[in-house]
Amino acid sequence: MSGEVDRQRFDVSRETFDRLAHYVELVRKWNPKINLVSRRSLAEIWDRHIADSIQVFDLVETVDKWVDLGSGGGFPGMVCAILGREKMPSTHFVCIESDQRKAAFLRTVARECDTHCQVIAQRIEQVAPQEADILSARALTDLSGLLGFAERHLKTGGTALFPKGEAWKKEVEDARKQWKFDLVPATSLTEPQAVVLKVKGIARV
Ligand SMILES: C[S@@+](CC[C@H](N)C(=O)[O-])C[C@H]1O[C@@H](n2cnc3c(N)ncnc32)[C@H](O)[C@@H]1O
Repeated sequence: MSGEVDRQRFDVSRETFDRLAHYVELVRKWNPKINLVSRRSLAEIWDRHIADSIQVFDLVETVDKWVDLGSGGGFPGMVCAILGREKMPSTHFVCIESDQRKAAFLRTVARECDTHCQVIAQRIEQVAPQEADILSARALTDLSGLLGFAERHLKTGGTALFPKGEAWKKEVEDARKQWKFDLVPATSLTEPQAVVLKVKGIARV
């Protein structure tokens, strides 16, 4: 499977690329049963999901703890944990996913790809506060909802990274009614209208 994809495009070592390729194989194997990604996007998994997640990883310097919320099939959290195995070997990754079958999938990936990633199969609202340095979440809920999760799980001084589609400005406007925060939008490398929102200093208005 990995032979179809040009490793140079992703700027990762052979070892990391092989881990990513094994992960992609596992997504393909489990997807018909537990619907990790849409059938259409599965055909473009390297562009739509892997590259989209790598760009989140590339916004971060080494940290102690990275927590991904509503990880689903592992985007971006598990991809970042796979990259982190080599580039941030001391970082502890956590994926929180309440769907038990998806969590079982994520645990399989974590083990077979030899990551430092813990999978918590509970609802985000019920998990003990995580004190994360980095919090990530893609396609989970709107920005106001995400900031509520950040209030619980992000440590003081930490950074949240939220990939968002083209309606992101409206989400920011809505969120400002309830929350104060510092925001840096990074233009998405995979989708020109999309961004990765880099959010710090989150507090209630
Ligand atoms: C639309 S999927 C997105 C998955 C992945 N982040 C992605 O971008 O491909 C949202 C995921 O969040 C999980 N989820 C939704 N609400 C949750 C909650 N309160 N606690 C834990 N997981 C949740 C769902 O089970 C689902 O797998």
